[in-house]
Amino acid sequence: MGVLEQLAATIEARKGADPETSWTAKLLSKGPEKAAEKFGEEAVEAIIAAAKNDRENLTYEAADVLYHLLVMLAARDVKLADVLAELERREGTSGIAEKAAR
Ligand SMILES: N=c1c2ncn([C@@H]3O[C@H](COP(=O)(O)OP(=O)(O)OP(=O)(O)O)[C@@H](O)[C@H]3O)c2ncn1[C@@H]1O[C@H](COP(=O)(O)O)[C@@H](O)[C@H]1O
Repeated sequence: MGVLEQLAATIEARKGADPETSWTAKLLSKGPEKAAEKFGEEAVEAIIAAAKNDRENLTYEAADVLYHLLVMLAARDVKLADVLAELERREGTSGIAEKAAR
């Protein structure tokens, strides 16, 4: 199991855990809208690091983005496996070709 799959499984297991001891449970208890808002905040922080060419911070913020993306997906019961399957389906199709075919 890859690190993303492992993290997604941990996040899934935190559903219904004690918000006092689990950050994930605390975030999930606030609802899907809050999880989405938090993902947006972390994405903006990553954007700022990228724009500043702060590679060290971008690495850190990208990890925050991935964690909060997984929490947002879990909050809406979207499986990481389905997201990965969608990426797999797109494999080998250039974005240029895909856009031209629309
Ligand atoms: N990968 C992460 C992870 N990345 C970031 N975070 C937390 O996400 C929070 C990010 O919040 P912010 O940076 O916005 O800090 P904040 O204090 O909330 O700031 P404000 O919103 O108040 O401005 C921090 O508390 C981080 O610790 C994470 N918390 C948990 N995980 C993973 O999730 C697992 C389960 O964690 P728990 O649910 O806490 O057991 C852990 O073992 C980790 O593998």
